[in-house]
Amino acid sequence: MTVARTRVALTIGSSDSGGGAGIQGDIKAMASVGCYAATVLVGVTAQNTTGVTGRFTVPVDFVVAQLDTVLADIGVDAVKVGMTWSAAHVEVVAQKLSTAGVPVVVDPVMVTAAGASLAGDDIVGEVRRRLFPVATVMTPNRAEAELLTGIPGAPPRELAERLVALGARAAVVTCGGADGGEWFADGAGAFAVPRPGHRTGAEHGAGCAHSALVTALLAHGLSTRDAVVRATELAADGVRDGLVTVGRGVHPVDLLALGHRSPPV
Ligand SMILES: Nc1ncnc2c1ncn2[C@@H]1O[C@H](COP(=O)(O)OP(=O)(O)OP(=O)(O)O)[C@@H](O)[C@H]1O
Ligand SMILES: Cc1ncc(COP(=O)(O)O)c(N)n1
Repeated sequence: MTVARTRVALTIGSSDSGGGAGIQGDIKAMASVGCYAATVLVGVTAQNTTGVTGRFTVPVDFVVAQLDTVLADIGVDAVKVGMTWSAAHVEVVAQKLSTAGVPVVVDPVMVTAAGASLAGDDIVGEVRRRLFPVATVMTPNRAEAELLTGIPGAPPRELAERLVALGARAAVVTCGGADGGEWFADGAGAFAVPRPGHRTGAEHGAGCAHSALVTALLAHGLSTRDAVVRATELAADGVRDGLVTVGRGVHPVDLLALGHRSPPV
């Protein structure tokens, strides 16, 4: 009997103690589409659905140790880069990924769904210089795309096209909220990414889920365009099914149908 090869997605980012976003959200999103998730922690946040109260950064050497150790044994089919906090961390992660030979999804997390800042001041230039060239696709939200392009107030289509002009192979600018309005661009053109809008108040982790799903679908062999379109639909489903009894702020998305399962007893 032949055993099908398990696809492995690696997420490089930070822990969300609230469990809905960051590394914890990524693991659930990747698992929801049948991917094994390996994790490299760059930082730890003290966070819940109402905001971030503290953070701890993992020393750069230990980020490298985690990355080398995973790659030496497990290997990966695609990589996501999430919240990386400092320029020094961005530099070392980008350098390692430049030789990884697998798709790289960069979700340059700087602003949470609850509005908290998750980036050091020095990070924007470093993301532009180091991560754009290794990115198969960038997945910023609108605020992050404005920061990265330096064009505040520009429409999502222009932001996505500008990110590609700045060196990313492809970019999707997400817009959150019920109205949507996300745009994708790559070297071949641009299109609006369709999705339904939901007003459940369960968007915590939506951006993380979206980029983690893109990563997992690339690990399964989908094209970048197909992975983005499908991930957008699935992340929207996660908001629709969100866990509205969890937390008093922006509730977490749910990709595992936890809120719809019958109790085991
Ligand atoms: N109200 C909503 N209704 C339906 N889908 C949504 C909603 N909010 C978010 N989504 C889904 O989540 C995805 C990411 O949304 P959003 O722009 O809110 O991410 P973010 O958390 O701001 O991103 P980042 O991780 O880059 O900071 C969207 O592309 C969409 O698929
Ligand atoms: C550690 C960590 N990483 C990323 C996010 C972004 O969350 P969202 O997906 O809601 O934008 C977060 N809140 N915390």
